[in-house]
Amino acid sequence: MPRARLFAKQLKHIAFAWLACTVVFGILLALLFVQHRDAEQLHIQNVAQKVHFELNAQLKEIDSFLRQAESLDVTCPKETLFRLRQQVFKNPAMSEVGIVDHNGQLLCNTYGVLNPPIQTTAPIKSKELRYHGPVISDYMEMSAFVLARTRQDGYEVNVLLPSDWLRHTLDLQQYSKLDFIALVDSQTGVPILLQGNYSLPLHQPLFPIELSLQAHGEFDDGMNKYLFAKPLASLPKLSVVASSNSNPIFTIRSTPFVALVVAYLIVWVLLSYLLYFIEKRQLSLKYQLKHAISQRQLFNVYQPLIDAKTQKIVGVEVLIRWQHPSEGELGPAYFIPEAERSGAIVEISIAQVQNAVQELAPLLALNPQLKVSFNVNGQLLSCASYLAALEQAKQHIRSLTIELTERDVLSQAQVKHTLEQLVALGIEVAVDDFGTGYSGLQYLQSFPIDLLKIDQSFVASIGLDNLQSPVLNAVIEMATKLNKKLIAEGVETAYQADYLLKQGVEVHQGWLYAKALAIEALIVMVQREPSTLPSYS
Ligand SMILES: Nc1nc2c(ncn2[C@@H]2O[C@@H]3COP(=O)(O)O[C@H]4[C@@H](O)[C@H](n5cnc6c(=O)[nH]c(N)nc65)O[C@@H]4COP(=O)(O)O[C@H]3[C@H]2O)c(=O)[nH]1
Repeated sequence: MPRARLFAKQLKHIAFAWLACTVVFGILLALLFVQHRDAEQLHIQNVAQKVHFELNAQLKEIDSFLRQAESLDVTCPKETLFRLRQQVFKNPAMSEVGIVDHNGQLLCNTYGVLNPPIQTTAPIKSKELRYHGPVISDYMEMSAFVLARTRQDGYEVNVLLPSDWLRHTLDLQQYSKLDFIALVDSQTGVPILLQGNYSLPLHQPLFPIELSLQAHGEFDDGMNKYLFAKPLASLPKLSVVASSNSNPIFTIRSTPFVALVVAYLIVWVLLSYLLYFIEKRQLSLKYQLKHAISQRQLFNVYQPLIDAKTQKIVGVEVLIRWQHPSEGELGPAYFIPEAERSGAIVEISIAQVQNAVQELAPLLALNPQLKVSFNVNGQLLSCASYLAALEQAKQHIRSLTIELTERDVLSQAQVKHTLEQLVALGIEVAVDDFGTGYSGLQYLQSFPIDLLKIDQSFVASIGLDNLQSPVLNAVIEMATKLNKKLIAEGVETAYQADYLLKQGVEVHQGWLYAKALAIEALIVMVQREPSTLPSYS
């Protein structure tokens, strides 16, 4: 092959390998990206869930106290004050507990009875747990929020929760890598508790938050971010919101990315080399085959077809072998596919037919009825020079058969016409490996087919209880009905031969009788027959 063509082929392999690798690694990269993005988002959700869980636990405990506060004496005797103080000691999240009457007068708190009471807002009617804030506690001068419940009698018991204390208890500092984590009003989004820089997504209505939600896009600080929000189970008016910058979420870390790029390059190089290697091997097989033809290294072997009743040789199938200079004798499976691909099959097959005519001449002289069968494929049937070689051979071989597979018979429209021409010349058409083609059987009637060669797999099934065993009998029955001749291939045991004979299949081919023989061995066998044939009865 010229250098320029070889180079072009190599470039084609490199380009193909590049394309294949790009597709495969593109998919891998996309999967890696999705997996990384999901993991990062899950991390943010987990942080929010953790804070949600801890806050919820705190609020539940406080709420349980507020529910018990139904029994507190609202005239604020010593016992009531004691219970209020006891609660503050027990739960350090509360810095103050107070009792407010119907008019909004704060009557007493953990510091004592207020005289005169302080005017605050009148309790609302709802009996639900509620919050308000953020407020600045007068006593402690710090930000706080208030949890409250209105009792059955209309009095309110409330608890002051300083924001800083909660922030430390929840250890919000540990989430400083996030953009922010906050406890916000579910209706308005006003933060009650905040760690980080609070910003909200643009063009995405987030509030009111009623269920868990996620959002990503541009935020009001101009950055791209991801956000997760979840209302508190015990107080849905408050929600935990966590947000992080999109960059770490949507950017794959460099280590797996670099590993992927390195793997991509390695696979690209290996694949290019593999393609080059396969091409080279094929080229070399093609070249070797050409050389073999010119050096006449290809030769015929002949496998006898036996009449099982008389034990006489009634014909031969011509098979091909390659006497390879270094590999020894090679079977057709090694080189016929390549010969078909490269077109060398035509030259090989013409030489085969001519050799057979020459080699079989002495046997044909003894027995002019000797059947001689050649393997032919669709490609050969459309080749005038091969058909001419067959026609030529027919003048020497009276009983000439060509074997086609079902696939070959059906693959080309003009096959039928060619077969009819061959039949007109007196050539017999056989279907090889019959029963394995998975095609309908209508062609048996529309094509000029005389003979069916039962595939070895059906013969091998004789005496075995497998799926193919019933098919054999059906094939035999059908051939009889359609008036087709039958040959059984791959007969290896006396039991199989006996069975086939009983079913009316008289012509056998198989190792029980003989393997494919070189012409010299075939002549010896014919001279000795039938006495030397193994007896199987
Ligand atoms: N296990 C077993 N095998 C048996 C027995 N009896 C015969 N055989 C093998 O079965 C194959 C029969 O040939 P095929 O079905 O036409 O199948 C042939 C045919 O399709 C193809 N082939 C062989 N020679 C040629 C040729 O000259 N031209 C073309 N186009 N194809 C050929 O290669 C295939 C294989 O040929 P081979 O290797 O020679 O293998 C031959 C033969 O050696 C047996 O009792 N047991």
